[in-house]
Amino acid sequence: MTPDFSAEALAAAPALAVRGVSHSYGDRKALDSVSFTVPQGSFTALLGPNGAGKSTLFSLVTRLFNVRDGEIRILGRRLNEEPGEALRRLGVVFQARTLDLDLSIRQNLNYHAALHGMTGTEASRRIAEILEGSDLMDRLGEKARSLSGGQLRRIEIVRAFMHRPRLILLDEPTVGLDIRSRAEIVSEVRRLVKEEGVSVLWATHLIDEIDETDRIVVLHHGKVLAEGNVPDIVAAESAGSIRDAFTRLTGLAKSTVEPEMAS
Ligand SMILES: Nc1ncnc2c1ncn2[C@@H]1O[C@H](COP(=O)(O)OP(=O)(O)OP(=O)(O)O)[C@@H](O)[C@H]1O
Repeated sequence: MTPDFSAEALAAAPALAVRGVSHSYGDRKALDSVSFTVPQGSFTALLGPNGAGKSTLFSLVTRLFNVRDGEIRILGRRLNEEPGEALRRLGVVFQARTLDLDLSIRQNLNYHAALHGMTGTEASRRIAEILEGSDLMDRLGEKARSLSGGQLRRIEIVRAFMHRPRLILLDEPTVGLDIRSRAEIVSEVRRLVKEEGVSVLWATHLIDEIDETDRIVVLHHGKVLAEGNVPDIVAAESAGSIRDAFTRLTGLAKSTVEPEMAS
């Protein structure tokens, strides 16, 4: 069938469509014919233990790696054929910290905005819009180095939202943070999803970051074991909770998806 690239079809396309994607490191298969979708306006959690293949998948969606097997589309745009159009609509928070610690917070944000063609005035307006009412609004002139780990992460999230992308990927954004910072970050991203109608793919190995209203994709050993709304997956596994459903699907102990006890 000829693909439909009309304006209507593109407007109705999922935020992210991954179809039959595989990836190997030498002989090690990290992703094995992975398919799933992130519907527009959804908060979709990519739930998988360490080594499941989450970061590999993010490297493919962001084009750090070439997609050799299968197809990825962002808002209907094929990543391999129209990389510019696809990536323009994408914002990313990688697992590793990527702010320049010797620049001020504002400089970090303005630099990213300029790369996306925004003027200084547009950038300032957008920062104020995202950080309205936040304690970080008063700290924009400070060097990034003066912020705590949780605050740095929040600024990276602001940066990912700056150019109004339609899809945002976050790769285990709360790793290493204390419980309070983790909760702040999850709720901040959920608020932005609601207010801006943006779609989010949130990679995590922590079950307590999943909400009843989320869609989830369970990834284990490079394969998608389940995809859907939380209540549907719980029911399909005849489980009492999403924790139980995850244990049944993966055969792993519950402790693999519990947060480490940071203060
Ligand atoms: N550069 C690499 N070379 C060889 N093997 C790799 C490389 N990167 C990842 N792998 C392997 O690919 C598999 C998937 O790893 P990946 O980092 O994508 O998983 P993950 O779900 O993101 O886990 P984590 O949360 O630990 O990063 C693992 O078996 C991992 O050891």
